[in-house]
Amino acid sequence: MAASAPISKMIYVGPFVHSRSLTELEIGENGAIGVDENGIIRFVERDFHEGFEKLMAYVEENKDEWVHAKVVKIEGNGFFFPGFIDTHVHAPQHPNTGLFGKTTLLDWLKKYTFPMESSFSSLPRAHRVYQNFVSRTLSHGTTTCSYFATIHVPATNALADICLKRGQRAFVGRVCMNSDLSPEYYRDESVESSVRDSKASIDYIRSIDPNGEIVKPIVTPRFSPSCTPDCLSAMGKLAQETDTHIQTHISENKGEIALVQELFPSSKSYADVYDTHGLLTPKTILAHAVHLSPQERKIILARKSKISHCPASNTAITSGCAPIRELLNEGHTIGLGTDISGGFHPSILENVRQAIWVSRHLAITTNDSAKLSTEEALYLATRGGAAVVGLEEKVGGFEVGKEWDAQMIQLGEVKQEGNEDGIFEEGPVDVFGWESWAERVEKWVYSGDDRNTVAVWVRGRLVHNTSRYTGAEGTAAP
Ligand SMILES: O=c1[nH]c(=O)c2nc[nH]c2[nH]1
Ligand SMILES: [Zn+2]
Repeated sequence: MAASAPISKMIYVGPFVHSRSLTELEIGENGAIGVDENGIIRFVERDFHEGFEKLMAYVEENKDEWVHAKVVKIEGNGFFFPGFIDTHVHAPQHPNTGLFGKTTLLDWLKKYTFPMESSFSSLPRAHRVYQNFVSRTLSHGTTTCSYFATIHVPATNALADICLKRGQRAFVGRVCMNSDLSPEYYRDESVESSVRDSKASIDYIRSIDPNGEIVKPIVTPRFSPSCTPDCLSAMGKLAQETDTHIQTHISENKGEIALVQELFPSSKSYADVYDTHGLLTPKTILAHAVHLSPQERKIILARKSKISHCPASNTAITSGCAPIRELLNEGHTIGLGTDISGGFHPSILENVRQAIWVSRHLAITTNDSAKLSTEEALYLATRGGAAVVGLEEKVGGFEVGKEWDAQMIQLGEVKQEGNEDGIFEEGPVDVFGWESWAERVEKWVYSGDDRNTVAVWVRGRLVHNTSRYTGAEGTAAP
């Protein structure tokens, strides 16, 4: 489905949930959020205990220009939630999702990843996979992605085209890799061709969305071992000259860290490799950050670079448990990444769960303070992610002036009382309906999936919906 343009003022009526802070969710049980024709939130009302009719009367009385707004009302047991932000994902690895066997990073790259990515020299193949993947991530409520593509310029540009057309906010990066870590059939020929091709993709993406409202380019040196030192420096320079974001991997796996030491013997650390090549900036997204030393954490913090936590991937390819509590305590800016296909699931909700599990495994071997709460993991999935990609003023929560990047979540309902034995005799019976709102959110986190995500908006445009979405019901006043 192509994204439909915002056509009129909209009022989203019903409960909404978003992060107030790292540790606290705000639950507006009787909400009403007004979104203008440009997809900007213009009012947030929290407390219409007296119900929909009173809300409409209020709109008529106080918000003249909203009288003819269309109204989307949550029916039954549901809520609006900010769109998820996937701060690290490899779209061309989608066909490999679930394939990792017992590999770890370096053999996983050789066995599964390079062969798959190299096939994106075929543009029709890229189109097919990328269309499918953008649909898939949207259906899981992901409104912003930071995508690694491949080394191929036409396929990378196609991914940007698809995101723009479908209305998914995206950073799209042509992958740069010129070292002989990569097979000859899948690497850049030279530093010059790395720069030329990366620049071609940056220019193309800027030509299709000059203000970067939906899609933006991102400089993407794959990771230190994939690039020669002069190539890393050239990427740092390119990012500076073109004022773009940068994304790469850091300190994911112990074998990888040993390889970096071998390849860059004069560098003090993995983080130092990036720092000395101009790649640690406030616009840099570093994926994984599992095994950083205290000194590396200090440099990353000093450079204001950001961290993408990829918990499912770190477990699947047995990289380790990133110490997120410690990184948060130190003041790092952190979001979540699915890291398809190191990670096995395109859903950020699944990675919310995985982030919580990983933190509990750490707690088992360290202490209880390592545990992340549901509130904290949801913060990383929304406001944290927004800060990682530099969009914290625009998305991640529901405030006046922010853009309407949101998902409508529908839970099941208890439709009727059971008989005296507690047996429900007819009609749909589900696990939701009797709990407090905080409990409903907890249960969604642990048992929800894309079937609960019935509609998704980006900048006020409806970009995904299922048959459970009843759509705009009508105007606020006839
Ligand atoms: O999880 C990962 N996925 C990748 O594709 C990759 N490339 C380098 N390092 C990587 N880590
Ligand atoms: Zn990755």
